[in-house]
Amino acid sequence: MVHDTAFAARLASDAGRLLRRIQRDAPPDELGTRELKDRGDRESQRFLARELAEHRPDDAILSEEAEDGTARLRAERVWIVDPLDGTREFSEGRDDWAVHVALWERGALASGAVALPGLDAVLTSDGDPRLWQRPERLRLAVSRTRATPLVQRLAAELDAELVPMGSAGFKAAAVVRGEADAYVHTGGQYEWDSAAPVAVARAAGLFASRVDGRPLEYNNANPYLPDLVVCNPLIADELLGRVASILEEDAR
Ligand SMILES: Nc1ncnc2c1ncn2[C@@H]1O[C@H](COP(=O)(O)O)[C@@H](OP(=O)(O)O)[C@H]1O
Ligand SMILES: [Mg+2]
Repeated sequence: MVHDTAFAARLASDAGRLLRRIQRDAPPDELGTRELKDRGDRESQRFLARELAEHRPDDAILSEEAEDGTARLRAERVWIVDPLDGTREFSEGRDDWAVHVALWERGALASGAVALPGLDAVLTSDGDPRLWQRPERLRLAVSRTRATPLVQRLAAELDAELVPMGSAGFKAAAVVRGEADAYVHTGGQYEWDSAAPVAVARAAGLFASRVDGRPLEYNNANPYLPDLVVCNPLIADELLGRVASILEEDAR
């Protein structure tokens, strides 16, 4: 049987290729529409569900685009997938979107792949961690459509540059690729938005946690996982300290 990470990479890559074709073939008047978003979500989901059923029939699945059940709560292996992360950007004909395929096994993320079809790249949790350097001026990857006040304040306090882009996977990948030093998100998200990105980021030697420093936990009954930090390990303490003081001030 193909190794789980190689399998995750193949699925993310093939789903990405399928989505690129859909994006390229979309007539101009469909750009930005619900129809194009739905077609991308649906076709990628259909492909991933079929492949997982064929090649990993005993495993459970948690997907943004499928009905959720309770079977995964008793399962030892759960594939956590986001068939199209950055649906808005995909529909606008942009490159900042991703396909996420992660495997959660007995309490922890075991494998992950993030396809970046717009860059013709797939990042995986295989490989050795990198040696990270301390950056000079911090660059924070943030949502291009919904950066929260907390993140804006954090950037101001750290004199950091905000680098806006779509998709959680694309932003975490920007940190892995050295285009940003941190991805800080608050305000809402689900397990499928971060599972594969976090698996890939950790394998590269990056730090990842909730914004208050608690561990990121996956395969919960409620998959809502509203915030996270993925960053250069050398700035994690400083970043979490700043976030903590902002949260404390807000609570007063
Ligand atoms: N406040 C919120 N509540 C729920 N999901 C959110 C959210 N903010 C961001 N997300 C999800 O996180 C992903 C990245 O968002 P953004 O590009 O704004 O950073 C998107 O996934 P999808 O495109 O899969 O829906 C988006 O839906
Ligand atoms: Mg998503």
